[in-house]
Amino acid sequence: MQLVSTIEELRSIIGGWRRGGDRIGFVPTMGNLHQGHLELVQQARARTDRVVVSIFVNPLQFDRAADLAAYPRTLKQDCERLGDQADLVFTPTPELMYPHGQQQQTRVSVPGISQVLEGALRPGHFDGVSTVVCKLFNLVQPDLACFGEKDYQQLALIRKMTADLNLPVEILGVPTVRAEDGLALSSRNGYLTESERALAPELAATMHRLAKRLAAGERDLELLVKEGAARLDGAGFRTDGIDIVDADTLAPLDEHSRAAVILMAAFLGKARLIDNQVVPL
Ligand SMILES: Nc1ncnc2c1ncn2[C@@H]1O[C@H](COP(=O)(O)OP(=O)(O)OP(=O)(O)O)[C@@H](O)[C@H]1O
Ligand SMILES: CC(C)(CO)[C@@H](O)C(=O)[O-]
Ligand code: BAL
Repeated sequence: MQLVSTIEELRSIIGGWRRGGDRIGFVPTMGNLHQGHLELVQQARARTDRVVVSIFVNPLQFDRAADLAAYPRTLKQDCERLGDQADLVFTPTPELMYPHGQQQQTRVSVPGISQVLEGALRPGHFDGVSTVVCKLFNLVQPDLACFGEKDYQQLALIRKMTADLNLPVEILGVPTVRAEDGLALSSRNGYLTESERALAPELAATMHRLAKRLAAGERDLELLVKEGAARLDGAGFRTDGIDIVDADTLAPLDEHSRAAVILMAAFLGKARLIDNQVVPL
C-alpha cells in the first residue's frame, strides 16, 4: 500500500494503473477507520482492480469548530488496519485541497437535498461534502466509488451530484455495518463513555420499533416521531431529529411512495449519533 500526499504523485500512480487497463475503486473517508470503512474497501476490491482510499478530515463540511478540532486523527492506526486491502491511501492537507482558503473555494451545491433534514440541522455541511467529493472524484477519477448507507442523505446527495454533473463514476451504496448490540459503527462512537456506550443501542432499538409500527400500517407520523423522541430523551439522549420521509426523494410521504426511510439523529453525551432504516410500504 502506497501512502501519497501530493496531487502529482497521485495522478502519476493512478495514471499508470489506468494505462495498464485497471479499473479503479475509490473509498473516501475522514479516517479513524473501523469495520464499516473496511467493508466499503472490500466491496470496492470485489468489483475493481485497484482500490484508493482517501483520508481527509474536510474542514469545509464541519458546521461546528469544536467538532472539527476534536475529530479523531489516527493515520498510523488507519494504515495498519487497511494493510494491503488498499493499494493507495491519499492523505491531502487542507492547504492542498483549498490552496486559496475555504472562502475562495468554488463550491458544488446540490439543490433541494442539501438544504433539508440533516442539511437544515447542519448548515453548509452538505455543500462541504459535495464540494470535496467532486474534487476527490476529479483527482482520483475512479470507475466506482463506495459510500455507506449509514449516511443515507449523503449517499442520495452524491448520487444526485454524480448524475447532474454527468460524472463517469458508478456509485455503490453499502449497507450499514453494526456492532453485535445493533449500534451502527461510527468514528464518533469513540466519544461515548462506557455507560453511554451501553445505552447507545437504544437509538437503533427505538428506530426498529417505529419501523415495525410503520410497516403495520400506522400513518400518524407526528405521533411516531413524538413517541420516538420521548423514548430517546427518557433514556438519556437529546434527540436532534427524527424524520420519516420518502426513501427515494426524501420528500414527505405521499400515495406514490414505494418505501419510507426513518432518519434518526440524537446526541448522547458529546457524541451525535445517526442511524436510518428503510421501510417498504
Ligand atoms: N457503520 C458503517 N457501515 C457502513 N459504512 C459506513 C459506516 N460508518 C461509516 N460508513 C461510511 O464510511 C464512509 C466514510 O465515513 P466517515 O469517515 O465519516 O466515518 P464515520 O464512521 O461515518 O464517521 P462520523 O462519525 O464522522 O460519521 C462514508 O461513506 C460512510 O457512510
Ligand atoms: C464522504 C466524506 C469522506 C467527504 O468528506 C465524508 O462526508 C464521510 O466520511 O462520510
Ligand atoms: N460521515 C459523515 C461525515 C460527517 O458527519 O461530517
